[in-house]
Amino acid sequence: MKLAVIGTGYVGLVSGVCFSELGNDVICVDHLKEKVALLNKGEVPIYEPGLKELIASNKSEGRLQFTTDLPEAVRQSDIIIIAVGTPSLPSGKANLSYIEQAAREIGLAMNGFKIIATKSTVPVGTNEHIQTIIASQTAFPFEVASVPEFLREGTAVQDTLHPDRIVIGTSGETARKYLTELHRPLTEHIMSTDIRSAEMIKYASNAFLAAKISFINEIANICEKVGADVTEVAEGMGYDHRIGSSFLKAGIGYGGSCFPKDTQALIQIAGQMDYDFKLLKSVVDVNRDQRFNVIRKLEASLGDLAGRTVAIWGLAFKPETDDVRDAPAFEIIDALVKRGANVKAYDPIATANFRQQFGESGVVYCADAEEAAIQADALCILTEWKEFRDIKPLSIQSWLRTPNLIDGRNIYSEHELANTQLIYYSVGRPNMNHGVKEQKPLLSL
Ligand SMILES: NC(=O)c1ccc[n+]([C@@H]2O[C@H](COP(=O)([O-])OP(=O)(O)OC[C@H]3O[C@@H](n4cnc5c(N)ncnc54)[C@H](O)[C@@H]3O)[C@@H](O)[C@H]2O)c1
Ligand SMILES: O=c1ccn([C@@H]2O[C@H](COP(=O)(O)OP(=O)(O)O[C@H]3O[C@H](CO)[C@@H](O)[C@H](O)[C@H]3O)[C@@H](O)[C@H]2O)c(=O)[nH]1
Repeated sequence: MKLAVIGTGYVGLVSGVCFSELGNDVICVDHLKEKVALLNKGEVPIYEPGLKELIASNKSEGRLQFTTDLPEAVRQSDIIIIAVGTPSLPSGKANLSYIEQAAREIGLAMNGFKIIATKSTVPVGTNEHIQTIIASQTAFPFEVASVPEFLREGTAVQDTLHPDRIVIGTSGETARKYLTELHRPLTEHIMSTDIRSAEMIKYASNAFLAAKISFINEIANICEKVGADVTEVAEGMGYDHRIGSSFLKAGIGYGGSCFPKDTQALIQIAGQMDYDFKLLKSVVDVNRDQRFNVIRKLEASLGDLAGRTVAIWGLAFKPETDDVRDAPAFEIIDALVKRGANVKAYDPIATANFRQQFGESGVVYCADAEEAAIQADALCILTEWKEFRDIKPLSIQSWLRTPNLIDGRNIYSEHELANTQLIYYSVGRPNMNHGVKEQKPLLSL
């Protein structure tokens, strides 16, 4: 099939490349000239495992092109996939200006029947809005569909080639037939539904996963008070198939370009219909507060943070990505700087992106994990990169000036800490003090 993909971000680029891998002719379009120039040179503007190799092989097979010329890409294609950003407005509502602009440009470029499928995450009703915009620009026939994307950053290629399901929401029979055929090689779980339900499936899925994370984080906070271990609790819960074991990792709260924005957008969507989504509002509140537990633990350990040196390992919102959108590191480092601490930060991949947004004020960016930790009064682990897991706690102890370790991602086990002198705080697990697990006094019942 001949496809145009509008937007070469995490979703558009990965989807476009994977569709070309399946044998389709794909033209990826972006309005950012520098991005397209980079891609045409064989470079990849984002870090995503496996992507660079797939781009190179599909380009050399002649199935994959990059351009800024949206009209020409539309004219040459039968299916147009919209994958532009839908970031949050200050109100929390989704900013649909990129979607609307893309729809207008598609409408103007039409030269025959087209299928227009939206992979961007958009509020319920948006695809009908897209239909109206395109119809206002062209007399050529077309059908629209909502095909929400469920890939995760860091495993985007793998997720796209092996999705749990594909959801196709449309009222157009031709769109349903061709989009089913396009996705058929990826999975047998192709769900066909109406447009509004497809749009809602995406928000409901992200909101549910966010709720699981906030739930386990609250359980972790209670575990800390009663002397239980949240990793044991999550394992015990996860064996129940009705609950499942995924998304029960307690930590410093969710970040990234999706959960924070999509939970806010769903609250707004509900609110516009006079529905107060109380549960989701609490999920968001719990998440916002969870990251400050790192600061509370630092203060419990060091007292006043003014003049103290705090090392930070991990700036990306999760491992295996250079994306720092809504990363908990922003608020944590900002709170440290405001308290007068000197911050030394390191991330294996995301430092440049973080530095560009946060700036230099109060933060020294380090070239490796050791440089950040050396002579610091405490180390905080904010992202569970494998590189950090591979570092022995005894090395950390030898680098720090005072042996305070705040592990925001529970990467070390009690066993690994047993022979150290570290004062170790994690999330929802007993603190360790010089290799000894802190015991809670008998609970009064
Ligand atoms: N990032 C993810 O993991 C993920 C996963 C699933 C769904 N989504 C959703 O997919 C959408 C895209 O997300 P992303 O992370 O890929 O965004 P992104 O910001 O990384 O990329 C969007 C790209 O679209 C380009 N663009 C915007 N308007 C354009 C236009 N009119 N013509 C051509 N190019 C245009 C931008 O220049 C940018 O390169 C969002 O709605 C997001 O919520 C994202
Ligand atoms: O048990 C867990 C799982 C995740 N997280 C955090 O949750 C955030 C999001 O993680 P993840 O879902 O792995 O990454 P994303 O790339 O943001 O992917 C989510 O958002 C995408 C955009 O909508 C969806 O397509 C995906 O299905 C959905 O998982 C990160 O900060 C993680 O640290 C936890 O704290 N505990």
